[in-house]
Amino acid sequence: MQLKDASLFRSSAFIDGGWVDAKSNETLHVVDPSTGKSIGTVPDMDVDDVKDAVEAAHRGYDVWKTKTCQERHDILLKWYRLMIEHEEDLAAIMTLENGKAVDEIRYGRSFIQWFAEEARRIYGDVIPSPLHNNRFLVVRQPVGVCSILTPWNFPSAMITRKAGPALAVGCSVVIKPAAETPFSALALCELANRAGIPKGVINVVTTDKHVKEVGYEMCTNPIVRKVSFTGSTAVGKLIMKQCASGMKKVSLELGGNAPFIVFDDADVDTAVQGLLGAKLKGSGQVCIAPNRIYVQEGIHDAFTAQLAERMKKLRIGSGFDEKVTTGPLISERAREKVNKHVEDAVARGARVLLDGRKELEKSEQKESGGYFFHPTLLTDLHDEALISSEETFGPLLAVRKFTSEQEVVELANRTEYGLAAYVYTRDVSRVFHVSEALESGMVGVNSITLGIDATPFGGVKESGMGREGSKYGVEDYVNKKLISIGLQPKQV
Ligand SMILES: NC(=O)c1ccc[n+]([C@@H]2O[C@H](COP(=O)([O-])OP(=O)(O)OC[C@H]3O[C@@H](n4cnc5c(N)ncnc54)[C@H](O)[C@@H]3O)[C@@H](O)[C@H]2O)c1
Ligand SMILES: O=CCCC(=O)O
Repeated sequence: MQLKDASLFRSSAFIDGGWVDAKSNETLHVVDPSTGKSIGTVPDMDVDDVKDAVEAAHRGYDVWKTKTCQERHDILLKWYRLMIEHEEDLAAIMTLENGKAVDEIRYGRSFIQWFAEEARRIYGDVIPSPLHNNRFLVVRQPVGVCSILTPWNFPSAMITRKAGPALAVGCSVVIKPAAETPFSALALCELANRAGIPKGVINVVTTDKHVKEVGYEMCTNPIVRKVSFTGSTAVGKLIMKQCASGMKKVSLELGGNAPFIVFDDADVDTAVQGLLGAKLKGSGQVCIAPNRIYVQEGIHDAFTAQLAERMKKLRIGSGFDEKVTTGPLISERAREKVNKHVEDAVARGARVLLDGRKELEKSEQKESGGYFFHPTLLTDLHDEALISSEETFGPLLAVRKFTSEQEVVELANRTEYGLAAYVYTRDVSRVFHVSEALESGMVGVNSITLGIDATPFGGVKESGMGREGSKYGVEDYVNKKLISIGLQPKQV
């Protein structure tokens, strides 16, 4: 890979404004998922390194919180502009470590632009006083040092969607990216540094072997006041438990098991297109990817036939190839999980309309060493199949026929998750009845556009808590402080 600006590819962690190695000198290898080969190393840090990062963030906070909102706005906007200027390099780094292409770079930086603007709108309140001799003000202040733990499926956007609001309101951050995708985080740091974000305000620690201890420190260090995590529900529950001892503020954006519901009156073309768009983004490794596809009996056969035809035209390969629609999965473990879901569904009676495993055998990806899984289409999904209860995180589409609105709402809600849901129908009353009845934080109606800078992203039930993006996105990074002012009685 040839970058225009080679200094964006950093192999050290970033603490207190400087590039550092692990105190132990340990490193971890990062792998290109489309070849399975190492692309470089970063420090494999431990608790001692994290303590340094948290202390640096504490010092950085003291500087950053005293900047005016205009100063924070200007610096964040400069960071955003640098992300535009270096789009190609940032995309190349991400494709190398994650397999996907430029879209996420644009998505990621949109949050920095959005929260740069929000920085100037952290309003308080003046409460109409019910008392003669008191006045009441509410001001919103930064919570302090924030720990940010992000996954590999969005190496850039999960950082900017958390660090954006944190920095906008005056917090400082310690970021721990996933061990699979640290280079994107480090490249963002290099640009943050160039934008003039003061030292200590953004810190990145990289780790793999010590993730449990590092995660524990990031949740329990007394200096840290807030923890934001995106990843699996299992780890999210652990984070919440660890944060409880220090009463930290917590935001959790966890797993999903999104239902995709297509009623008989839907526009089949639009629904098929929406399904493929939502399901194949990031090769299916997205928390809002449809996992259970419910199609009403009247259009079931036409829908699945059209879906199969469209899926045959998909192109699988490296994200560096512009014609590719579906890149590799992140790891062999991820591929095994998708395979397990196929085998389990088939054992429970699912019919295979398109067999990705056979396609892989015939393809050039077979010998690539990469973690490719060719899109697979199943019908007759059983309600007890693993796909019905666990998120697959891969390009596996499994359809189940349904009869009535009541039946499908009950099926859709039969999960502990509640992140996203999709409904395709042209009946206005049904739009409201169904979207109000679905137990999820977000519902797409004839649309798959859920997460953009302006909209609140987040779940209910075991999909987490808090909202990212939008005007609500700063709420988790501020405390509301009451200032009660006593007045002397009026002189007459
Ligand atoms: N909601 C999402 O966007 C999302 C992201 C990644 C994975 N997942 C789900 O999780 C499944 C497993 O993937 P995974 O193993 O990469 O998920 P994971 O939850 O283990 O990893 C996500 C992040 O959490 C970190 N992490 C892991 N253990 C930790 C700990 N004890 N303390 C602090 N941080 C810790 C990882 O380093 C990574 O950065 C996927 O198949 C998918 O279903 C969801
Ligand atoms: O997978 C988690 C985030 C998904 C998104 O922002 O669209």
